[in-house]
Amino acid sequence: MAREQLNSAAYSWNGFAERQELAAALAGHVAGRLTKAIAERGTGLLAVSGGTTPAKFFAALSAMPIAWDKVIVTLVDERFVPASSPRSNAGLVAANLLQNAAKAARFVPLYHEAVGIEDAAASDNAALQSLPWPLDVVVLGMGPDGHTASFFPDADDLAKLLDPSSDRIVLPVHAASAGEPRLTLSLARIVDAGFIALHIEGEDKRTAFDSAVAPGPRKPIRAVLDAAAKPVEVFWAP
Ligand SMILES: O=C(O)[C@H](O)[C@@H](O)[C@H](O)[C@H](O)COP(=O)(O)O
Repeated sequence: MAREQLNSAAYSWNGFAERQELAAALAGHVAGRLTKAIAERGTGLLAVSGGTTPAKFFAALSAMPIAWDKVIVTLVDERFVPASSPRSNAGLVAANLLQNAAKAARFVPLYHEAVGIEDAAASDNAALQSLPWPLDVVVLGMGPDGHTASFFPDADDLAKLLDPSSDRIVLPVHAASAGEPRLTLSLARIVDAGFIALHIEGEDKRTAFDSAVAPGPRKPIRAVLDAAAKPVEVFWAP
């Protein structure tokens, strides 16, 4: 397995020659962390991202033989659309992750009908309090602009989204570049996770990541790297 290991204080780089190799390796790491969490505290709390990258990883993870009935899956972020929408991350997770062995997991969505995104975020924030925080595993994606979760560089109130001391779980996001309004976990909840993976694929994403960790204007993914208590595990394939 072709693998490139680069490290810095804030991240550990795991490079793979093939996307399928990455999917299998990341699924193995996540399954191992969830199993450890279940052994230690009786449950595993996992948050995953949406978008076009995770499908192969979701399929590989869904088949992992772990105690899925003790796993709670939620989302890092969600577009303000119903699960029936092709834009829905809940729909993506239902179709690709909550199948096979992982069908036994409990899924906690972020979207539900509400008057507006602020109301949805407030009721999510209350509803998700009862989850067994902190996250055991969070799997992030990243856009070419260096956004992760729904921390878009042009988001209103970006500082609030990125506040590492926030007590919020879910926050509303308005950002012109996001398409529709979003619901996102706060950075504070993400960086508390026991294992933080960043799953990116393609040369454009590698270039964007290299740019984000170089000196210069701080991009949202850099805020996560800087605030994380442990190195973020970056999984990349061309
Ligand atoms: O709702 C979303 O879109 C994600 O949570 C978002 O943060 C995603 O991870 C990046 O935008 C990368 O998306 P791609 O995988 O489509 O490049």
